[in-house]
Parts: sequence; structure tokens; C-alpha cells
Amino acid sequence: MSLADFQNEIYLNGLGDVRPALPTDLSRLEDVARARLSAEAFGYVAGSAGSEATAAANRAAFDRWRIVPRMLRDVSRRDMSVEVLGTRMPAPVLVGPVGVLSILHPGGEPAVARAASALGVPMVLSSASSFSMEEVAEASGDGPRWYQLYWPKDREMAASFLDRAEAAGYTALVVTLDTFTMGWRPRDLDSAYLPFLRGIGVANYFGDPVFQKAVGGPVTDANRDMALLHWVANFGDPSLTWEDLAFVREHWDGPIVLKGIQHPDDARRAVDAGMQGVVVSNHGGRQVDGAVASLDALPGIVEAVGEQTTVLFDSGIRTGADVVKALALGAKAVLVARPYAYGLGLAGEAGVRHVLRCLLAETELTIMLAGYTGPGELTPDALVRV
Ligand SMILES: Cc1cc2nc3c(=O)[nH]c(=O)nc-3n(C[C@H](O)[C@H](O)[C@H](O)COP(=O)(O)O)c2cc1C
Ligand SMILES: O=C(O)C(=O)c1ccccc1
Repeated sequence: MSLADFQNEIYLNGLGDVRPALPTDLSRLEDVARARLSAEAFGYVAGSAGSEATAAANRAAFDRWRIVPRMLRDVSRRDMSVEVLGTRMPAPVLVGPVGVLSILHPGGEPAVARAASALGVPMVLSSASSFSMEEVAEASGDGPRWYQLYWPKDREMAASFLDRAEAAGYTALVVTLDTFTMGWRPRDLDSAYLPFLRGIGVANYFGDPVFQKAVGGPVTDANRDMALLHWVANFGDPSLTWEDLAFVREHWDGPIVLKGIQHPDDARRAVDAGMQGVVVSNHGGRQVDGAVASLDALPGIVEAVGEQTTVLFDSGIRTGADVVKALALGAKAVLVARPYAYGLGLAGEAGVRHVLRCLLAETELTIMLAGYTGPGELTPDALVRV
């Protein structure tokens, strides 16, 4: 079945006056979520750093590029599938790492894993998940899955995370570099809301043998506060340099991708360090307010390393048109993040499925109606800058 058949299904449901429970314009999900989710959880997900200028810039950058449709090119046979770092996927879209998902829905990351797995869409699981990586792996079953590392200060614990992830069947590693400490996030500061301090998003840590050794045994009510403080002190390591990448290289056999790259020179250094890819990302504007829009950083990075390495993209993906623009500017695939988090918060597993099906269907329709038969045909020629 073509991904775009989802559109027919929705139209045909109209025969019985059955309408989708959530909007099919995924850029509207944030408004629906604002109205229906708890203020704290919504603020945590929707919020960004500082004045949120970079979050706004991420979206504005997409609007400066427009697709130029081409006609009469026989697009009857299409193939949206791609292989990225050894992982086959139905379209160039991955479920990006989002931590603490149980603040949105009790089903948390396992619900996301089931929705993604049912469609064959790879999931990148966050280190800061509310369920352990082993539990999420079980929910994902034989679905493709990658693991995102927040590199803790304690090297022995970092190694333990990597061993566990490999044992649980995660096949590629995404090392996030831009969040060794939390950015200045006024929405959360103003509501004094940090999920971790309430014990959410620490499952991988509290269940880890090395972490437990450090806090004197399994985490119970008696040592819980101490364990949370240990988590805070250990979460990230601001002293890391490019030389340290040898450590992850040594402890991970599969492909490694560096997430948070925004400068072509950093992308070159990733290649020099033996990494297999980069995610051009500014963390959705949640870290450095005033930073360059991620889409504006993409072309220069593709020019610098696009031939040598796998360039992925996130920060601002909301619709199929956004996916097409990022691919045309040289990304091999994109990561979707906030939209599926809203889907989860609004309707659990079914909400995530809705978001992924809409995004995949709209991407295929956009590629097809623009005159292309697959993502590999997209080049900057498909766009015009306005
Ligand atoms: C609530 C929330 C939690 C996130 N948690 C993580 C995380 O644990 N690890 C990570 O690498 N990125 C995390 N991110 C960043 C996303 O992976 C992604 O880079 C960002 O959301 C992209 O911006 P967009 O959602 O606006 O498109 C998080 C983002 C949000 C919104
Ligand atoms: O909130 C975030 O953006 C994020 O990346 C994060 C960091 C630590 C724990 C959970 C999420």
C-alpha cells in the first residue's frame, strides 16, 4: 500500500461522516495541545530558550523556501523508502528523541514505539525516557530503533548505557552534543517545572547497575533525593572535547551520528573523528536563543560534508512540505519531534500513529505532485528562495 492511500482512507471515511479525531494539518496540533494538555506539560514541550526567537526562526526559515512543481513526468510508480546507516525505512523520516514522554501520556515511550514500529518508522529513543530502554525495546519488537545518548560525566555509566542499548537491539547511536546542560527556558523557570526533579525521565539511570552502585544500591524512598541530586550532577559533561569521541567510538560497534551540529567546520570534525553522520539540529530552539535557524545551517553543512557522510536534519519539521524542503536542501532524512509528542499527549498511541501517517502521506503526495517519484530525486532545483 502506498503511504498516500491514507488520504483516500480519510476521504472515504467521510462517506460515513467519520472525521479524524485530530487535525490533519500537523502545524495545528500545537494549538489543540495548548487547549487540552496540562499547562506545565504543554509548556515543557512547546517552550524554547529565552525569547524563543530561534524556535520562531526555525519555522520562518522553511517559509523562505518554496517548492516549484514540475508537470507531465509520469509519477505513477513511486518509492519513498530509503536506507540510512543500515536501517531501511518506508520514508526518510525518523521519530526523533524526546525525553520524559510520560508527562504527556501514561503510555509514554512504549506507546510511541508501538506506533512507530507498526509503520516501520525508526524510533530514536532518548536517554531521558520515562521507561527504560529495555522496556521500550520490548514495545518496539522487531521495529527499527536507534539510541540517543546524553553523555553522563561518569564514564563507567556511559559505557553501561551503550552496552545495554546494544544488548536491547538499538542499531545506531545518536550522541546529542548541544544539551550537556539545560538552556534558559523561561516557561519552565516561571512555573518551576522540571520533570526530572519529580523523578520523571530518569528510568535509564535509576535502573542502571553503575548508577545504583554510586548511590549505594537500588533507588528507594530512603535514597531517592540523593539519587536525584546524583542525576543532576551527572547528567551532562561540559568538559567534553572532540578528542573524547574516541571513547564512544570504542564502546559502540554500529554507526554513530552527532546531533546538534550547526557549523560546517564541526561537521568536518565529526567526519575526521570517524563518525558516520550528523544531525543538523538546534534542539528545536530550546538551547541557544538567538542561534541560527537549523534550516539555514543545512546547505553549508551539506556542501562541506554531504559527499562523505550522512546528513540528517531536525528543528521545525511540521508538514510534508517541510520534509521535502529539508531533503531538497540535502538532508538524507529528517527527525520529527514536537508533532508526535503532541499526538501522544492528545490521543496516546493512536495519536502518534495519526501524526506519523499524516506526515508520511503528505510527504509522498508533495513529492509526487511536485513531479518526483522518490526522495532521491530531490535537489535544490526543486526549490526557489523567496
Ligand atoms: C519535550 C522535548 C524533549 C526533548 N528531549 C530530547 C532528548 O531527550 N534528547 C535529544 O537529543 N533531543 C531532545 N529534544 C530535541 C528533539 O530531539 C529535536 O531536536 C527538537 O525537538 C526539534 O525541534 P522541533 O520539535 O521543533 O522540530 C527534545 C525536544 C522536546 C520538545
Ligand atoms: O528537554 C529537552 O530538550 C531535553 O533534551 C531533555 C534533557 C534532559 C532530559 C529530558 C529532556
